[in-house]
Amino acid sequence: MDLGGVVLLRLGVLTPSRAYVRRGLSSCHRTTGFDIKRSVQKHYKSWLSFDAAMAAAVVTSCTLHSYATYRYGGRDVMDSQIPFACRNVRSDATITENVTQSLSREGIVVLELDDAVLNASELKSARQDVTAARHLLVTTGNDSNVRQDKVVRVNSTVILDEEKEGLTGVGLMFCVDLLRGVTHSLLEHGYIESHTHLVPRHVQLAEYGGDDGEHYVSHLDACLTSVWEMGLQSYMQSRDARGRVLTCILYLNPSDWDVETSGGALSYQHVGGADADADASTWTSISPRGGTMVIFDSRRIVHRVEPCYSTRHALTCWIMGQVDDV
Ligand SMILES: O=C(O)CCC(=O)C(=O)O
Ligand SMILES: [Fe+2]
Repeated sequence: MDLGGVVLLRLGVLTPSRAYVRRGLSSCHRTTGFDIKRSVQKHYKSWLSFDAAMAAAVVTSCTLHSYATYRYGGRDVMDSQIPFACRNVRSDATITENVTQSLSREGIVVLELDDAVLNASELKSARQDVTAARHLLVTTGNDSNVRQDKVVRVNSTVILDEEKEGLTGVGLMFCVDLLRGVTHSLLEHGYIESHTHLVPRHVQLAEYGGDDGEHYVSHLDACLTSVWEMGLQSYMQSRDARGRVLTCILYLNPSDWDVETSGGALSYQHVGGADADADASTWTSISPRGGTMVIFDSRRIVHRVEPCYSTRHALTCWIMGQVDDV
């Protein structure tokens, strides 16, 4: 729910005014997809009056929102699931104990062609779906000097873009489910770098056009800056990024992607490493070949997308969770 929605709901409780409550509830529905009023009325219709249902809805939504903001800092939490609910056979087959240990030790792990994350026909089918979904891609709200990709949020049944909706194909759905299953597989093998995880229903499909050296400058996926340093407005805007603990990327490019000619490598180093201007040798590069999966600690791995000279597609799932700071 956006800040305006929370304020309206809270004003509604205090006044109480049906207009405030209605606007707050519809804002909540728009931003989280959760229709509180409808679900309260549906379940308690027989004995609750409209006002009582409204009051219950307001209290529930304020509590959920405050909890989500406090606990995970993000809107995505309202539309998430526990890892167990997202378990996936292919994730379980590819995320082994060794993979989990490498991730814990290095903060990043790469699964390539030999690890059989996707076979050739699965990659082909996902790529066809990506082509069909390209008209839904939109530029992000970020500064265009920072990143030049276009994105759309997809889940395993629909592609969402504020205005337009369309069905995804089975190829893309398979990849979404695979990415969403990773957390459960890691936990099964004892991953403990973070805990109390939640898996968003939506993952991001991103396209770097490849015409003009499109890239993404070096950054951390988790936002670790305090409200005092960044100001209230930026803090609220960064809420999705504040709860991130793991980044899981699946590349949907041709399996013979060549970084020499197409660029587009994912380069990374650990937090505290040399900065972006330093010698390139302090950065490690990963080729975004189709079927390659990269999992990394969103709070520890600084990364960037090198300029792209061919169209480049990546599907990314950000897992939310808690970290015990020492
Ligand atoms: O596509 C990639 O390799 C990484 C993209 C990225 O860093 C991001 O979207 O945050
Ligand atoms: Fe990133």
